[in-house]
This record gives sequence, structure tokens and C-alpha cells, in this order.
Amino acid sequence: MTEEQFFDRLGKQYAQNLPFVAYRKPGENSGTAFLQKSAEIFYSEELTEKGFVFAPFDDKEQKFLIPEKGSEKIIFETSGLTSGEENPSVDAPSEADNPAKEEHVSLVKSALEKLKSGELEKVVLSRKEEINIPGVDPVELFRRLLKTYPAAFVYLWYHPATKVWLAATPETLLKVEGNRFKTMALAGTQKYQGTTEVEWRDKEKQEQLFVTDSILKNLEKAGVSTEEIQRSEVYTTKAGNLLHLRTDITGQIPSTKFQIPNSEKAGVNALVAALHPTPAVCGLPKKKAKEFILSEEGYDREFYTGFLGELNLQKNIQRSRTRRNVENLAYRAVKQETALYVNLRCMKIEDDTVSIFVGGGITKDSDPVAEWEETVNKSQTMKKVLFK
Ligand SMILES: C=C(O[C@@H]1C=C(C(=O)O)C=C[C@H]1O)C(=O)O
Repeated sequence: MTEEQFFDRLGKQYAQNLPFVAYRKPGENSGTAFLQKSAEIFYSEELTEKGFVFAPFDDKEQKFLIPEKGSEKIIFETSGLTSGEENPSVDAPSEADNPAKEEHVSLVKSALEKLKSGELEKVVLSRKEEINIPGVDPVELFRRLLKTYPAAFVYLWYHPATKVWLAATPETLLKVEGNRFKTMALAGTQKYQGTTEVEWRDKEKQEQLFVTDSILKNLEKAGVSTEEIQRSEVYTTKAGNLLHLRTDITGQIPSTKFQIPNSEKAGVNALVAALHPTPAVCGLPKKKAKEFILSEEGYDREFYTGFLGELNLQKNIQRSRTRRNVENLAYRAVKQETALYVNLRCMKIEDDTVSIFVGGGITKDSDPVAEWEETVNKSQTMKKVLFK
């Protein structure tokens, strides 16, 4: 299938209101699409199904699934992508006299009271920016995202029940391959200004350390032994026009019974329950931060800061064809793979309304106006493909 045929195929599926997802993993030259043949709604209950999962921030809400079985699967090349049609030319909305700024600043101030009193250690506060773009074309935006952000996880999801979502996210929630898993602690933000050799203030270092420590503690509580966990040094990573601090965490899923004490969860489901939502998108203590977010943010995050990605897909691994392997017919090993990402730097499209979702981690040392500016900077990731 050529590039044009592929994007046309997505456009047709969308025009027929049929669910689909198309995505490309960070740094890869090809992507995958799953196209449902009916508009039926499928949910993932225990994260044991095979397919693509799309889960909201609030883990009490349903997780959508496009099952692998029964869906059309397409592999598409992304290395030589060309720009398609121009979107209708739209000017970026003016930042002057923005009532959203006052609202966000006062939200951050109200959190600061709780952070200074010690009731909260960290809370991630966000907002939604709505822009009217008549004739906006999700498939064309997807093509631009693929081209603009080769190092991100880029996807286009559509379901009549959730509407269109797109993102170019830098954050992995969980990768599982065989019995190995990977995750990351990503937090702290500054603008990229031509170099990744930058200084970080204590505020950002602290904020990121909260995330690393909490992930390690929660993995341990979920039954992963600390001896099985490796963590990298903290390093600076680039995501679009931004820099973040990052620690990579890898480990082994225990071969013995692995489940959260006093819960039915096991395997991928137990690891996700231990991780999501991490303090990179929620806060500390988790329960109190989540309560604050749900009651004070004043809008519904829906799938922003939720997670999404491949669930339990079979991966064929081509081993070298040594004579012995060929004789044993063992040169093709089959592994199950899960690759879940945090839904950041994302937008939702419903008719002509585009909603961009952006947030940032607040600690007792946060400056409310700087936090607003950080959300403005983060909104550029999506605006870059929306506006000329
Ligand atoms: C919440 C967002 O990003 C998260 C928050 C960050 C921060 O507070 O510095 C950095 C990366 C992400 O973990 C977002 O992009 O909306």
C-alpha cells in the first residue's frame, strides 16, 4: 500500500464513523494501524486482551480497546513521509487578556496553600484550550505529527464514543517483553534553546526525584524485588521544543506469583495499577493529589494523562539462521509485547473544535505565572501542526 493509499484508507474509515487507531513508536520507520469492521464498543477489563488499549486518566472509568482479532491490520512506512494537503490556514489565537491565564494562576495558587502546609507534596495541574478550526482534518494532522516528531510516540485514535485523539508523547508508561519490563520517570520542563547541555534548578530536580522514588516504591509494593530493578542516571531528554529530566527504570517480572497484595490484579494489570497515574501526571500522595485534581481543575481530563498502546501483541523475533536453529525449526521465537504510553502533548477533535490539553507539576517552590507559561510552551507541540 502506498503512502497515499494508506492515508486515504484512514480517511474512509473515519468518514464511515468506524473505530481505528494508527500509531508509530518512538524512532521507528514504520507504524501499525488497526481498523475495526464495525462500530462496536470493546473494553479491556484486566489488560489481558490483545489489541490496542485507550484508557482515561481516572482509573475508575472504562478502558477502550480495539481488539487485534477481527480488525484489519496495516503496517505502514513512515521514513519517507511527505507533507499532504494544507489544512485551512488558521491564525493562532491571541494570548492577550487571556482569562485562561488568570484561572490557571489561581488554580496553582490554591494548590500552593496545600503544598506549603504539607498536605500535598506534588500535584500536576492542567487545563484544556479549545480552538475552533472549521474543516480540520485529523488524518492530515496525523501525517504532520509523524513527520514533525520522529522521536515521539505518535498516534491517531478514533472511536465514535470517544471522538478523535492525537498526540506526540515523550512518555512511556510501561513496556513488557517476555518477562522484562521498562518504565521511566519523566518530569521537570524547560524550553529547548539549541542545546541539551543545560542546568536544572533544584525545583525541577526535586520534582523528578519524587517521580522516580514513587515509581520504585510502588513497583516494590507490587511484588517486584528491588534486586531486580535497574535505574539509569538522571539525564536531559528533548521532546519537541522542550527538555525534560528522565530516569529509565527496568526490571524483571517475578516468575513466581505476581500480584498486588489484597487485589486480584496480576501481570501487566498489576504493573499498570502500580504505576498509573504516576506523580508525573497526578501527584503525591497519589490519592490526595487525584482528589484535588478531580475537584479543583474544573474540567474533565478524559483521556489526557491516561495511557494507551499495544497490549499483549505477538511479536515474531527473527533469530539468526544458524544451521542448528534451522534444523530445530527454532529460528523464529514468539514473544508477547506490551507498549503503553502516557497520553501527553495531545488533542481531541470533535467536529470543528480542537481541544489541547496541557499541564505541569506543582511543588511548594512553584511560581504560578511560570507554571502558566510552561503550559503555553507545552501547547506548542500540538499548535505547531495546527497553525502555519
Ligand atoms: C503534564 C504534562 O507533562 C508532564 C509534566 C512535566 C512537568 O511537570 O515538568 C513533564 C513531563 C510530563 O511528565 C503535560 O505535558 O501536559
